[in-house]
Amino acid sequence: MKKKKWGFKKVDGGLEISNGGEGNKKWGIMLGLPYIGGSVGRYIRKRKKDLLKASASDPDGPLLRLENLVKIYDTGAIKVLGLKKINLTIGRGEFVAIMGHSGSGKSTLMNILGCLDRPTLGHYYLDGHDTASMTPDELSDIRNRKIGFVFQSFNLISRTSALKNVELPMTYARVPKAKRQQRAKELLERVGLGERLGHMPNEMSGGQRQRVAIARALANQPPLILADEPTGNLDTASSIEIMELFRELHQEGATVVVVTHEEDIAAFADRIIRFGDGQLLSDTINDHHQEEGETC
Ligand SMILES: Nc1ncnc2c1ncn2[C@@H]1O[C@H](COP(=O)(O)OP(=O)(O)OP(=O)(O)O)[C@@H](O)[C@H]1O
Repeated sequence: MKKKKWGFKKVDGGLEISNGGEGNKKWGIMLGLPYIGGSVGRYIRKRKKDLLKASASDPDGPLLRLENLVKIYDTGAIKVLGLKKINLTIGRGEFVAIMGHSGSGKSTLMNILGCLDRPTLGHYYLDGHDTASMTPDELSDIRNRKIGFVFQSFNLISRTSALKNVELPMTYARVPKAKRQQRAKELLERVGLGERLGHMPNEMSGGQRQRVAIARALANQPPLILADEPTGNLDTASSIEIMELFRELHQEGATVVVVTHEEDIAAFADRIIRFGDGQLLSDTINDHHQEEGETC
């Protein structure tokens, strides 16, 4: 009969005590908890995810914090500096426009703020979580929970009603059917589309489609709304309506960050941050009252 071998093995995040591997069973202590099961890796990944979810974000801390953030694109032959040592803090409830000419680093910044990419050097803290050390799975998890995206091209699902489009993120988040239908309806009413719940994207104007996209971005109540050229495909009247909607959402407490190259669009925000050649050039408070020519 084969003799059982007992042993200790260091594993990521803890110690595994093996009884010699009868079947797939192993037991041990990991991350401070007793563990029995087959897949150590799966357990640790799940535990890390739970810890990430449970780790309290500091409600008094900033929502976004970039610390000495550098992004380098390594194209093999040459290295391109996309962002150069950016330090930036955006608080909860702010309405911020990010501006810059072509090639200034706006998309690079958006990709990092949206957890689609990680900094090469430095840190990006989203709601207190350092994204620099996250795995792609962890990035996607934090992205789904913390960010609602609004894109220039709306990105709605065609041949799917406005209601179903808004329900979709809640379906992924496993919100029960009745609850997600009710919330999608309320959100569409909130953006002024209560009469168009059953309309398909191709039965709506550009401005209405963008309203659906904004309702969808709000579906899982993310702390951050990130909008990338949200008025880029809209006429002037619809652009104004959309920016006014963002302003209302901000007044209701949402944190809204809009990337744009249009001064008129940026003027809706309370704070305007300008980029040039991968660097932060200016960061100014937008005094709406002064612009409107009001006097005390
Ligand atoms: N994948 C990449 N590989 C190499 N260099 C890149 C890559 N993406 C961006 N860059 C470079 O990084 C710098 C910043 O580009 P980025 O796309 O962030 O600018 P942008 O302000 O968004 O421009 P646009 O308004 O034209 O979209 C530019 O010099 C660009 O050439």
